[in-house]
Amino acid sequence: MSAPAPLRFDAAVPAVVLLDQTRLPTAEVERVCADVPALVTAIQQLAVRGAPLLGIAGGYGVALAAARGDDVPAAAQALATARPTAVNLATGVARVLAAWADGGRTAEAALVAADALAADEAQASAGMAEHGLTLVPEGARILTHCNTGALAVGGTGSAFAVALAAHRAGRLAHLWVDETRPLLQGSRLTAYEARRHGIPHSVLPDSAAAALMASGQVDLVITGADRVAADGAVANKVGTYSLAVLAAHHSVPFVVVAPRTTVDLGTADGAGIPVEQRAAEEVTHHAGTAVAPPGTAAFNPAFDVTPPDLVTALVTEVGVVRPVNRNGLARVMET
Ligand SMILES: CSC[C@@H](O)[C@@H](O)C(=O)COP(=O)(O)O
Repeated sequence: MSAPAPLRFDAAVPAVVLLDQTRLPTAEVERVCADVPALVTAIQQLAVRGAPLLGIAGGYGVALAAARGDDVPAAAQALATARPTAVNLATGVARVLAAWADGGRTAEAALVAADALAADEAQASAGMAEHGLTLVPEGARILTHCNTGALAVGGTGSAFAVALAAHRAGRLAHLWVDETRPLLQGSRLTAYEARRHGIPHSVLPDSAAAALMASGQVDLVITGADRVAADGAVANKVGTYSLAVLAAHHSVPFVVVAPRTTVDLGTADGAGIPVEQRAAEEVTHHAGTAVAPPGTAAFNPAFDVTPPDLVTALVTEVGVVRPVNRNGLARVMET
């Protein structure tokens, strides 16, 4: 059983209606965003998140502004800059804004474009699952990080879609789910999705991945991406780089799964990717309770950047890039 839809546009209100991911897994609660400021806040609080889904949310945000008769370019600007790292947010907003401008500045033109973007991401998810499955050995024990399922991507996800395809093909022995400190997208969201799909899985503290790999219980690491630079450097949820280093040390393939909408040829390399820094409270507090002395400073980047030489392969909806380098990336973007 798949999870409830992560997002829908309700034209009657009008509103973007989210499945509030901050409440999962304990409650499935809808959050109604009836204007763009409410949607921007929801994005910043991670009620809706994950690179491709942020693009879709941003696109529907533009459609919402158009339906309300708001200042659409100003709304688009607020949406595009709500979070900096996932390139899909800005490009999804830009795509729908352009369609609105070219389509006579009508609410309908914006909504049609937002629907098309959502449909394209769902189709890309199916392509990633198909191509990614070719890299999964029989009886695979897969380790993943953060959340890359329908809640983050649309369709059945990116990296998670590959694990799900492997499960459906009878090829997945076990899915290891990093809890993903500090906001626990792995244990709260990936475990929730794995459970609903009947995938055998266990959560582990991020810091246990080294011991797990050393014990020979990981055949493949697969993660998603928030932005892939032109040289193949991958920005993804913080902790991904550690996994890539560990995978190299233990000779385990490290595979990134992302749609082409996450590839940003306009960013030359990993150093050019803006990494979101988030509030210290996400680290110094847990569920509202202090877990560090008052006033303790924190280092809390939401993402890290994995250099391309640590990425065994990049799976996109049109094929697998291997080795991951500028030429391979350029080729897949021309396909
Ligand atoms: C499918 S996006 C890639 C994910 O692995 C991950 O980095 C992600 O979900 C984004 O983080 P988040 O901060 O939850 O928006």
